[in-house]
Amino acid sequence: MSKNKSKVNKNALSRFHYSTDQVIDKPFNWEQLWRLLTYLKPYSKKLLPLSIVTVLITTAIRLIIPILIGVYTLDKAIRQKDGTLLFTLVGIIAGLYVINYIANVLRIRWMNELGQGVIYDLRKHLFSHVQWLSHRFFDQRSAGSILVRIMNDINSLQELFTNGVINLLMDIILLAGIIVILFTLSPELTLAVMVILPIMFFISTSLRKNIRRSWQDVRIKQAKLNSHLNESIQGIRVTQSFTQEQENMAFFDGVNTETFDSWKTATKKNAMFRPMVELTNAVGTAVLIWYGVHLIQGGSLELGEFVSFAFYLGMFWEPISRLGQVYNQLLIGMASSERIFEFLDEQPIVDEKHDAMNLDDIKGRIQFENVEFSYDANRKALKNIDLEMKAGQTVALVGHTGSGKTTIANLISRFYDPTKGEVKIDGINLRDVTVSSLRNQISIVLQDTFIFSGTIKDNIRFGRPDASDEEVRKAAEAIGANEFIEKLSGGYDTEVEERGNVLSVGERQLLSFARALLANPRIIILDEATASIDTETEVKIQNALKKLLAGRTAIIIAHRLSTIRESDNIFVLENGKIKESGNHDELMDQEGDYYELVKSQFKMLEAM
Ligand SMILES: Nc1ncnc2c1ncn2[C@@H]1O[C@H](COP(=O)(O)OP(=O)(O)OP(=O)(O)O)[C@@H](O)[C@H]1O
Repeated sequence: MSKNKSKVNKNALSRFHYSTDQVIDKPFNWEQLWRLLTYLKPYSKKLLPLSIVTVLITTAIRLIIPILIGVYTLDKAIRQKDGTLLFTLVGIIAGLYVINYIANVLRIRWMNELGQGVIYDLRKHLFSHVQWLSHRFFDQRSAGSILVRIMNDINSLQELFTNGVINLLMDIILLAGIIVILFTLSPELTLAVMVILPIMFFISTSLRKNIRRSWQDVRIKQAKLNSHLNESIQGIRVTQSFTQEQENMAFFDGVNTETFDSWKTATKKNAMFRPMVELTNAVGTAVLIWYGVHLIQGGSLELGEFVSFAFYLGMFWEPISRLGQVYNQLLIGMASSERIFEFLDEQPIVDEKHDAMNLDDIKGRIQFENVEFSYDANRKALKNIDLEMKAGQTVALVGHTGSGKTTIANLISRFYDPTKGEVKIDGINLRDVTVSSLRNQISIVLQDTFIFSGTIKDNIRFGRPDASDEEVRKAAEAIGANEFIEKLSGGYDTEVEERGNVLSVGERQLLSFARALLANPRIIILDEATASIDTETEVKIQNALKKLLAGRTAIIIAHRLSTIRESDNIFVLENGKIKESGNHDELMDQEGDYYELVKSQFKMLEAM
């Protein structure tokens, strides 16, 4: 460990705002536990009963063996010098140990299968649910915080389902069995050794709680470290370009030190646990020997009974300790499941009507009728929008940053529903159609093309996974992307990493056009790239664009004058309102907002 950990400037951490949503110790919630246990249902026919049966077998054997050794072997067979009984007892004990061994192997295997199965189902359920949630859900959370719930929170339930639930049954039976047997063997000795109960109680409540909290703190710090690591690696290019590596290292060191310190505290407390348990056992054993011998001498206890008693007393701590552990797991599980259920209870805000119809074979006419929209209660992103985009037209949306261009595109794809008014395609209100049939008609090409891990080929057929290799190649050829693809070492089979960092901006654009063309939508929404690219690629992209847009309704959030000029219609937006509309020449003649915008924003008037 580095020696300068303590020297790290705590202020270095101030930039890094990690919003922890991990809560230490949630009150026990039966309803939530019940909901969690419903995930055991698919296993209620086979794995669950099988696990329970093996648990019962192993528990019963563990309870029987000390009696067989003490009371029967010592007090009966040996004292009465009964060789046959001794032989039979040894055989029975050996047989029971073999059965116990087999049952234990099966118990561990089945319980693990059960636990892993539940975790698999839960993670699948959560991921598939989150996938369908609306944009608003993702607007409000970082990818990291969603990741933490799908991975960490579900992982923390793993122990509970793998061991906790079934061990609970085993420990309750074991504890009850031990207490009953101890009292049967010698009520006086049982009462005497119970002096250790208050110490046991202290260890399994206060000390455990303290230790649990320390480990929860470690987990929170680790989540913070993960989150920082994620941000650091994602933003490494920016960090390097601003030469902020030292600062970043200081952040990292700070978070790392916090994690290390919390871990040190937790292990220190943890280290107290075992010795405390051993001390309790020592006290128990001392009482047992002192009082047990006294009882034997008085003739009220047999030696064999005493030996059995000692066995059971040795076993007594185990279920208590494990019950404490299960309780811990339950509390940790409560906090995690609350966060998991919060996501599962989240409903898509774009709701489908039960009688929603499919939008098939559309022409592509888009209308906004008196549309108003707010992302949040405070501000309106769109106000009284009335517009029409004719089928097959190319429409440019222009306006200053934040004027509402992307919002219009978001409403056409129904990522959000308007707060007021209606958005229609071919005269049909989008609220009346199924979301999937609508989105099947639309392709969206964003500025920042997302390239998924996989091959170039897979990326092109992302919207139409059933497309053949030939169709993929034709789409790429039509767009003019085949030239650069064929130059890649593996051609169409080249593996591209997530986000396609190995491809240039222009190449990524061409790839996204090919992807959109292959999907063959009636409507294209395009957020034109603002990044400047070389003239040759620019020409290629403009040609590709013509191919892509031909015969479709296209809505372009336009950043290039060349695109705007070629559009059939232009809507000029300002503060969520349409200020002007018409084609380029008409709008230039008006010498209004568009004229000013072109003059100021595009600074290319002289090129016209
Ligand atoms: N997810 C969101 N949650 C809350 N407010 C948002 C969200 N997205 C956009 N806004 C706000 O809505 C307004 C319109 O944003 P919009 O993205 O439509 O603008 P834009 O014209 O596309 O801008 P740009 O050209 O910079 O992309 C802005 O004030 C923006 O801050």
